[in-house]
Amino acid sequence: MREETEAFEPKADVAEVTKQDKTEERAAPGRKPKMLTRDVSVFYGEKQALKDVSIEIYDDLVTAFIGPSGCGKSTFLRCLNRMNDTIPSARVTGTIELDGEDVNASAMDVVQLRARVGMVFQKPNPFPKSIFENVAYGPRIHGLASGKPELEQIVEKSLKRAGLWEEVKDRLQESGTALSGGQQQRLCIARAIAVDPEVILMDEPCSALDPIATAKIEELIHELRGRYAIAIVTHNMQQAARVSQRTAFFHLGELVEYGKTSEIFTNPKRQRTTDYITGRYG
Ligand SMILES: Nc1ncnc2c1ncn2[C@@H]1O[C@H](COP(=O)(O)OP(=O)(O)OP(=O)(O)O)[C@@H](O)[C@H]1O
Repeated sequence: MREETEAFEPKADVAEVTKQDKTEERAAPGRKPKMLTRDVSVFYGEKQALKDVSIEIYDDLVTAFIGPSGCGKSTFLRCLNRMNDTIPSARVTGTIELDGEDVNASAMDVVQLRARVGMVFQKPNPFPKSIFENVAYGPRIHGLASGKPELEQIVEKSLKRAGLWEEVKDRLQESGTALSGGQQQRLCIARAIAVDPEVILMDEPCSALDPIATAKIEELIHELRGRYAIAIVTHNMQQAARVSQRTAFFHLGELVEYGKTSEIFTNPKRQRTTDYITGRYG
């Protein structure tokens, strides 16, 4: 049954979300999702952390996952490229598809999957290697470059796309860990881009960054949209409103509501969504 919603004052900027409506028209109705999940549940040992989540993620669109702490956003994000495989107690059920392929099939090459569905974490985690090596590592192990000149081109292109090239082009041999937090996060985005992904997953990519570095990452997300399907977990509703065209609201392991960001923030259909976006909890 549809829940009634009360009048509310959304915390996010309505002008921002209605602006998003115009950019969202590129997603033609009826086309195939890049990724889809059906009835995905996740258990950590006996404890169920996610319940029957069904969702679609499209090319050209940024999908934001929002909800209070512990509701399962990161758990769900990690299902999309099988990062939960690395947690021994985690068990995933249901269907997850990438371009119609079963992500959890035993024939799926997980290393290949994680190149196609790249991930950027909350805390920037560059390798303790040079800036160049951080970006070159993936293309090298995936055999994407036939020689050094091609590898150099990939590194340059990836750093340019990540908006970092101008800041680092003269010091590519310096350590990636010597960069500022915001630069390190853009380096991690360049590293994901370098292996030519189709989907980029971002788990609270700005939560360790200051407002200026955050604004740069948000700008970058705008620029990357159109090349990659992007899914982002964020605690910040203003950020979800600014960067996404689709929003999924999770609560207590359930996907409560999923739809256009503009509708979720201005006309939510479920009371629980209303309560969250008006700041009544979370
Ligand atoms: N490795 C793990 N082992 C056991 N339980 C876990 C593990 N990771 C997450 N959980 C539990 O699963 C539930 C969902 O956690 P998850 O981190 O996905 O939520 P979240 O919405 O991303 O939270 P936050 O916003 O605080 O990061 C929580 O109850 C959490 O304690």
